Amino acid sequence: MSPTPDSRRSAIAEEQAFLDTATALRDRLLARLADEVADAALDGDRALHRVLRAQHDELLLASDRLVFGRLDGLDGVVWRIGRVGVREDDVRAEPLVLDWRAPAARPFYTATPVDPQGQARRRHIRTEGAVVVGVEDEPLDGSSASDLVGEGALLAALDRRRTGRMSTAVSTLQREQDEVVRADASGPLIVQGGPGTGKTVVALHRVAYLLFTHRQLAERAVLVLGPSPRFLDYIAQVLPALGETAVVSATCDTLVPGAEVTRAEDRVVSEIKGRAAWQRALEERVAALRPRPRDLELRWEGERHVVDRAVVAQLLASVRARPHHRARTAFAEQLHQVLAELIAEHREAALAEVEEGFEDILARVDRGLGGAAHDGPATGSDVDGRLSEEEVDELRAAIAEHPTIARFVEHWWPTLDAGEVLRGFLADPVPLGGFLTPGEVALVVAEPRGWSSGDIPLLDAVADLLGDADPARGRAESIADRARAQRGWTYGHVVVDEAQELSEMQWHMVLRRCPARSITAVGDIDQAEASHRHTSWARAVHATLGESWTAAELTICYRTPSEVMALTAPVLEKAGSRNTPPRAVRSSGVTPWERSTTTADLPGAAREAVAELAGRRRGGTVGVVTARAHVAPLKALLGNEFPVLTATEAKGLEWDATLVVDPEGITAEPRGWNGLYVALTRCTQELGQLRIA
Ligand SMILES: Nc1ncnc2c1ncn2[C@@H]1O[C@H](COP(=O)(O)OP(=O)(O)OP(=O)(O)O)[C@@H](O)[C@H]1O
Repeated sequence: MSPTPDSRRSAIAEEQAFLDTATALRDRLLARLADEVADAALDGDRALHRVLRAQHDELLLASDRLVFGRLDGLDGVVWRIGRVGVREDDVRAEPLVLDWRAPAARPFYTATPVDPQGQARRRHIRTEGAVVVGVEDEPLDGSSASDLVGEGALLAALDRRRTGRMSTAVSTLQREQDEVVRADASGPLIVQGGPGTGKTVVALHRVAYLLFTHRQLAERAVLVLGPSPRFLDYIAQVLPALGETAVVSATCDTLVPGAEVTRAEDRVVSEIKGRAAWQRALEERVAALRPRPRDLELRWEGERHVVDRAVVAQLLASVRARPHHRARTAFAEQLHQVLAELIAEHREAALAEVEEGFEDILARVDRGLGGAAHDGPATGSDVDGRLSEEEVDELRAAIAEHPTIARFVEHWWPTLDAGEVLRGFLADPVPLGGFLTPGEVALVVAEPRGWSSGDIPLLDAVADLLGDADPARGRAESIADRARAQRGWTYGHVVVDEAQELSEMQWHMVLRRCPARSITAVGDIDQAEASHRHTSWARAVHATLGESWTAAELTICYRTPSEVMALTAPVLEKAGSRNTPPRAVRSSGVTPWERSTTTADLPGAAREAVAELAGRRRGGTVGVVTARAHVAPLKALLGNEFPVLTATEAKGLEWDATLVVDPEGITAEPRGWNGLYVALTRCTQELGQLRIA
């Protein structure tokens, strides 16, 4: 039974009254926090200042959707749900507004008539700023037939014009999405979902959920890996809008501070460089760069001391498991001790000799005195030549600080540069031949200077095997800045978007950053365009994760309208997939269209088609996706107003309308059918295709 206008009006009035109360409390809390932030700054208490500032900023951001939902329990208990929790000063008091991530808020996303989870009704509250503009009630007693949560609110959100930036979906997350958002984070979770199923939405809301639920994660920060800078820009405002700042976003290309991709790379070479076999080969290479045991001859105060080869071998073995530079530091520390003991031994021996000589003299003096007893203060036999433990320790400290000894160690076990080590390896056919065919070796060796995308994971592997020679001490203000600056930083959690594109060596790079393997990877194996040939997740991660990961799936497409999704099944089949495209949740009422043109007429036809789309989507966004060869000319033609991208570059992005230019040209590219699948599924309203006859 639909609500009467009167009941709707009174529901809106009720929610408005509540929102006013919540807003007033929020404003009071904000004012108080602002004072406390200022006091903490005056007191110079940086830790407290940081905590209070974060609380203040989170509350400040929550002006939008301060309250967006309501749960009415069967027991009469009512909860309002919002972007952040809002409660009176007394922390023991029940919150006025529940944070969407709190366990008690979960039924808002997951309760169904079959499993009402103790709830009688769910209400979606639509607001514009501080004004309630609508409510939508879902009884959980079985009288509602929709399998969507808050269908009206969801469809309204999906129909909104796209701004070119992703927005949050806290108020309309769907059941299968919520399950992924709140899934256990103790091991790798791989989420498969077709285009527009909300993988990115889920991944980002999961970050916010995990940071809220496991507060200690903020101390290690969360890494979000995306496919391109453009994509990172597209999602940039979601996490700050959810109040999260302990997050570093990057692409695999930008993960190694100081290393920059300066050249493109052939697909064949990129596939070769992505293979897991490099890891072992690089380990062997770096291990071979360790010094070999030999007698070490050192000088201390003009004396020569030799540390025996067998002792050196023992010391080397004891540090074997550590990265190259850290092993050297540990070796040097032990060497200082061994040397101190050696010097002490030499001194004892020398003193013993002096003592003997002294006794000899005394004996002669005694004889000269006619045998009179010598009872002077110190005879030679009273002098103890042994150095005390403290003296040996002082000696060791002096050795450790002495530049000559440091120079000796540096000379024998030099500091290595990861780039130089890798360059040497890539130019050396002998070790490469151990795991590549002669043809592959020739291709790798012939590569020009400069780093390509495929080199970055190799560089990262070498840098990791070497370890930091001089680990950077964090001086940066925020955890995220510190994490960003340190290659070897280990994150509390890593999220990988478009994970199907990762090579095995890139997966290694991810694992290195989260040895605890708290990883969420979202992607669509059917959109994979990378040069590796994985067609299933099991194969894609076999070499790196083995069998130890959990799978989840998203099955409903929220972006692309049903009219467009209907075109994609044959494309997917041609791409070699056995999957069916996801089910579209909505229709736009616009039939996709296509036109033909000639190469000569392409500029005019493209300009005209884009203008038409822009005209129909007034105020909305239009994107052009095309084969690589057309990108530069179309960019020159269309200027900055409309993005012109290859299918690879368009991954993860969306517009109200998409013009796909030369779909056949896209399919002719490597993995082209996958590329066309990506291109066709970027629009939220209208799709046009321009074929070249
Ligand atoms: N629960 C939701 N509420 C509101 N909007 C949603 C929801 N889920 C997804 N969307 C919207 O649907 C669109 C597609 O979502 P998203 O980009 O996360 O999908 P995706 O699976 O990552 O797609 P692709 O694989 O094509 O990159 C976005 O506009 C997103 O905001």
